[in-house]
Amino acid sequence: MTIQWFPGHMAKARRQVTEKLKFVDIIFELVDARIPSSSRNPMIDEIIQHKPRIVLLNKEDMADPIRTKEWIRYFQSINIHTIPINSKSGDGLAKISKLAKEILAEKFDKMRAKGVKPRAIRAMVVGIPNSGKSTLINRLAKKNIAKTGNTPGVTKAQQWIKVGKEIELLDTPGILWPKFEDQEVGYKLALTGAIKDTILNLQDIAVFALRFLEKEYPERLKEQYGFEQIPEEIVEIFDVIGAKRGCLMGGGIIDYDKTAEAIIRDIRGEKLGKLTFERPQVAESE
Ligand SMILES: Nc1nc2c(ncn2[C@@H]2O[C@H](COP(=O)(O)OP(=O)(O)OP(=O)(O)O)[C@@H](O)[C@H]2O)c(=O)[nH]1
Repeated sequence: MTIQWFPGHMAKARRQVTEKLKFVDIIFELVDARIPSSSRNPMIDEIIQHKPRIVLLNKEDMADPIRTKEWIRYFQSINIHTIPINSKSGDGLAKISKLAKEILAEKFDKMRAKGVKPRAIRAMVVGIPNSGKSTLINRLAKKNIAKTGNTPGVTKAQQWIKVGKEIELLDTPGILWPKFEDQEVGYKLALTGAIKDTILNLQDIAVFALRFLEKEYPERLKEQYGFEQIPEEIVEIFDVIGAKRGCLMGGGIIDYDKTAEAIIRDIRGEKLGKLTFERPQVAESE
């Protein structure tokens, strides 16, 4: 499902997250490890206020490990806790409870000191569409989806999922809108599947992708499409790839739309390896 983010929808999404905020101790902010800046909601700090949070760099299995390390260092430098995870395989997920406990130790100690009955840490997942929220929640819940039902003292029914003994997770994630900063952000969101590519021109997305690969991963581009030298003209790059992939119209003419689609499919299908589309410097200068 692709959500059209009109101002009314944004306001509603924000309201839904804000309403649930008061029920939780900590936020798990899910971002795509391939675009850790572009996949963050632009108003997230304002929305979650001072609620503790952990940024989860999801789909780390598809991201460039060197860049992931850079991103972790970057988030550390701005005092944001970060864990790279793969929600599909479960890699890294065990670290989440451990870190959440550490972050909330003081709050829970104080509660205990006041004689409040010990309880599990309450958390919720937030993230933009397709960031992997459902996959993460299902994975954390494993098979023992023991919904705890209504929480006493909470007027509105909230469904909680038990994650081990120590965490209770809201069963529905908070969906927030992605950035709409500029076209480049749009291309990155399209390449990672966060927005439908029909919103943007396929050839534009592919041109952006090729220019990016040429700059950041030229060897992989050469290897995947058999270039000895990457041609200077974008149309020549398209011609070679189109011919190689059989993206032709009648009379042997290269079909550029099909070629663009093939390029995008290759990137999404990891044919060009693990890719990260942005570096922390970009985020820092924002
Ligand atoms: N490779 C990989 N794929 C993942 C990972 N997490 C999620 N996915 C895939 O990403 C896609 C989106 O995952 P969902 O869990 O549906 O994302 P969501 O955030 O709930 O999406 P919306 O319902 O649109 O808000 C699915 O195809 C998942 O299989 C991961 O860590 N690694």
